[in-house]
Amino acid sequence: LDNAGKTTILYRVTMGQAIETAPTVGSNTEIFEYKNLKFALWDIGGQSSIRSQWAQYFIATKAVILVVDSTDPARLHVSREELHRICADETLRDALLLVFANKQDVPGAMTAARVSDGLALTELRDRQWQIVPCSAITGQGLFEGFDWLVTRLEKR
Ligand SMILES: Nc1nc2c(ncn2[C@@H]2O[C@H](COP(=O)(O)OP(=O)(O)OP(=O)(O)O)[C@@H](O)[C@H]2O)c(=O)[nH]1
Ligand SMILES: [Mg+2]
Repeated sequence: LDNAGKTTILYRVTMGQAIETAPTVGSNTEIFEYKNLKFALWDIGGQSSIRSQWAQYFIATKAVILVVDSTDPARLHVSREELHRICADETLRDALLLVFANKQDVPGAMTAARVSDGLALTELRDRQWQIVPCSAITGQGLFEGFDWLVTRLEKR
């Protein structure tokens, strides 16, 4: 969803620093070379009015990274609905799912277990998924998430 921290994560991993962002309308793309893999990262705006455009990006997608604002329990059910909706799309049938439970630097942020529950991740059928707590501001957890993707992608 909007305000989750996708763009902040994109530039944190590709530039190594937290930058100031504005809400994304459309997308940002960066190439990210990590552990002998070259990721083409597409960061897509999460505002409700532009969510219908997400499907344009599904073709040839190897992995979906869902970023969740762990300080926003009120909208966790919306994230769940959007996640299960995109997972039902045939184009994404073989895509890996990495969930970042972002903003862990904020006191009182939901734990990854709580986010996992709220997203009903265990209800996803035939999907390889992982959830990783992280902070785009401190950088905590981000490479752990990409490590999981690398391990899974190398097996394919
Ligand atoms: N405290 C904290 N703030 C964060 C973190 N990640 C992002 N933010 C802040 O959250 C706000 C939204 O971040 P963005 O990266 O623009 O969010 P987005 O998911 O790209 O949002 P859309 O482009 O609208 O879909 C910004 O003010 C960020 O600085 C984090 O890990 N911790
Ligand atoms: Mg953005």
